[in-house]
Order: sequence, then C-alpha cells, then structure tokens
Amino acid sequence: MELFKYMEKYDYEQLLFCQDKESGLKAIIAIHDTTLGPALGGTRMWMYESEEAAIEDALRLARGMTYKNAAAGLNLGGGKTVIIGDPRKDKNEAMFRAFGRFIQGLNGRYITAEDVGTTVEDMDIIYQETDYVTGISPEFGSSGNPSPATAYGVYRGMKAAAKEAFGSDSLEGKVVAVQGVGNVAYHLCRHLHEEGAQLIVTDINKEAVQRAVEEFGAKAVDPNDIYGVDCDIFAPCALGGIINDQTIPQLKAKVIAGSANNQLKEARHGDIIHEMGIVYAPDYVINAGGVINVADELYGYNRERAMKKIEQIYDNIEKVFAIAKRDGIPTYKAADRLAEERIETMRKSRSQFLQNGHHILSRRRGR
Ligand SMILES: NC(=O)c1ccc[n+]([C@@H]2O[C@H](COP(=O)([O-])OP(=O)(O)OC[C@H]3O[C@@H](n4cnc5c(N)ncnc54)[C@H](O)[C@@H]3O)[C@@H](O)[C@H]2O)c1
Ligand SMILES: CC(C)C[C@H](N)C(=O)O
Repeated sequence: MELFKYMEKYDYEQLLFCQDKESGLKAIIAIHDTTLGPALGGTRMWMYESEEAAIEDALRLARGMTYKNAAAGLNLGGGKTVIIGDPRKDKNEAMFRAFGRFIQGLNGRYITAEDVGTTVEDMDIIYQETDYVTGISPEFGSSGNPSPATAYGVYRGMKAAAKEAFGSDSLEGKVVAVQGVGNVAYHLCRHLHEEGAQLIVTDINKEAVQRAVEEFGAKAVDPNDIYGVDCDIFAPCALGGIINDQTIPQLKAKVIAGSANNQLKEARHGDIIHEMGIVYAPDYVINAGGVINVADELYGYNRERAMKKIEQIYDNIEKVFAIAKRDGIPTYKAADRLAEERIETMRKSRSQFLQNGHHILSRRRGR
C-alpha cells in the first residue's frame, strides 16, 4: 500500500505507529479529519493477518468515524486505533497504560473509547494516563459500556426505516432476522421483543443464541442461513462486508437496519440493493448511539441528555431518506452527502482567525 497516496486520496490528517517493547503494545492511531473537533473513535484489538491489514483497518475505520460523528451532529472529527493482538490472551495493564501515554501525547487531537476487543475495564486503565478517553466506568462519572446506547439508536433507526418501507414505524408483528447476538444485538433484541417483533437469530456463539431463544422467544438458524430467511427486516449486527454478491440474491427482507460497521462490501452493493427497492438504513448513521453516548462525557455525562440525542437517530435516518429522494441517489450516498455537507459548511465558516478558540475539551478540563 502506498500510504501517502492513500492518505491523500481520502484526505487523512495523521497516522501514528505506537510501540512499547515491555508490554508488547503495537498500536496504530489514524486521525482522519478534525474539522468539526477532536477526533473521537474507539480502540479495536484484533489479531490481524498482517501489519498492512491492521493499517488498512485503522484508516478505514477512522474515516468512518468522521462520517459517523458528522452525520450524528457531533462537534467531533474522526479517528480510530487498532491494537495488534489477541484480546483474549495478549492484554496487560502496562499495554493500556503505555497506550494511554501515547494518547496523552496527542494533547486532545484524538479521544478514544471501546471498540471490538476492548472493554470498559481497558478504558479505565487508559484513564490512569490520559483524560482523552471515554466509555470509562460510571463510578468516574462516565457513561460506561456504549453497547446498550448503540442498540437503542439502532432500534430507533429501524423504526424510521420501517416507516419508510411499510408506512408505519410499528415493529409489532414484524419479523426481524438478527445476525450476531453479541453486546449490541442482545439489547436490540430486548427492545424488539418488548415491541412485539418476532425474532430470528444466528450467532457462531451457541450460548449467545440460546440466551436470545430463552429470553426473547427467538427462532435460531445456522449462520449461513440467516440471509435467506423469510423476514421483513434484516439486522446485521456482527461483521462488516456482509452485503455482497453472494448474500444479496438470498435476501428477502424489505429493510436492512443493523449495528455492524461497514456493511456494504463495496459501494456498488449499495446501488444494487437500492435498485431492488430495499430500504437500507446506512450503518454509520444508525449505529451512532454509542459514540453519541460517550461524546456526552465531554460535557459532563448526563444520561437523559444523551438518550434524547440518541432518540434523534430516527430523525437522522429520515433526513437521509429525504436527501436520497431529493437527489435521486441510494441512501448510502445520501448519508455521505449529509456528513460531507456539514463538514464543508463548518470548514468554510472556520476561516475567521481567533486567538484562543473555544473548544469542547476546554469545557471538560474546567469541570
Ligand atoms: N458496541 C458498540 O457500541 C458498537 C457501536 C457501533 C458499531 N458497532 C458494531 O456492531 C457490531 C457488533 O458489535 P458488538 O459490540 O455487539 O460486538 P460483539 O462481538 O459483542 O458481537 C458480535 C457477535 O457476532 C457474532 N458473530 C461473529 N461472526 C459471526 C458470523 N459469521 N455469523 C454470526 N454471528 C457472528 C459473535 O459471536 C458475537 O456474538 C460490530 O460490527 C461493531 O463494530 C458496535
Ligand atoms: C466511540 C465508540 C463508542 C465507537 C464505536 N465503537 C463505533 O464504532 O461507533
């Protein structure tokens, strides 16, 4: 990969490689764009096949956070970290302390939180070394695990998508096929069950499936069968890239609305499902509940205020549908337009010089 060429193509600001021999830390921090504010994005820990795969993931995810934060109306830019390693075996206290010091060195340009492979406990360790971490334990006055907030946002966005597809936002009696019933989808299933939706679930983790069957009366299917089940809504809540040439012909759902990041394998798959008349709630708009929740910590966490903002994911999804209709484009492109328009407007209005600009983080320090 020609790094500078790639960074130039998608307009990345910064890429950092962090190494600590004692603890085994190998981290890559990617900062995509800080026009709207400091870059906020989680830390993923994963066993990457190669360093190149890790770099690519960090870059791709960081850019996703720029769009997610912009579309959610947050005054935050986009960044992400990947730590190379097995989250079940390679974690240690020194590793997250060393990582925290690297973040502190960025002096607020990047703020972290949880992502796949990292937990509230890891964030608490990072917090020993830096202020620039969110999603830490409620005992520190923080918001804790972002997954329930993400699930609530997905539930709200799914209702908006149902309204678009079926003329009513009620999910009562709707059949929802959920791929992966992990941290986010467990809470999503609870909301759906409470509203009277019928659930079909799958997961490679049998215990997770069993819990959904017992608690929510879900029907279980094998992982490969989830795409083709008879359902109204498909909710991808496990992996990226699952809307692709192999899965699209199997889909029976009228709506795709789930928490997974980067659901479209390639942009053209967004065009194909649009032509098929499937209502797609773009991933980074519908799954922004977690980042909205942790971002509220920067103002001194207030759960009620955060939940109100997460509820608005319904309106954000409606805005995307409206742009798609206005411009005659698929919803994934409409979401990009929503984010890009906001970033561009703010970029232009920032041209005026200010000696000591007021900043989201100055509020946090003063609290
Ligand atoms: N946690 C959050 O707040 C948050 C926020 C935004 C986006 N997301 C995205 O949502 C998705 C789920 O996040 P999570 O925190 O619930 O993760 P998780 O790891 O708790 O849950 C994912 C589940 O998917 C299952 N799974 C993995 N491969 C599968 C396969 N091939 N078929 C079926 N199931 C499979 C796993 O066993 C696991 O139970 C991820 O893509 C994540 O990036 C999460
Ligand atoms: C900041 C975190 C809560 C971000 C979350 N992992 C996401 O992908 O949105």
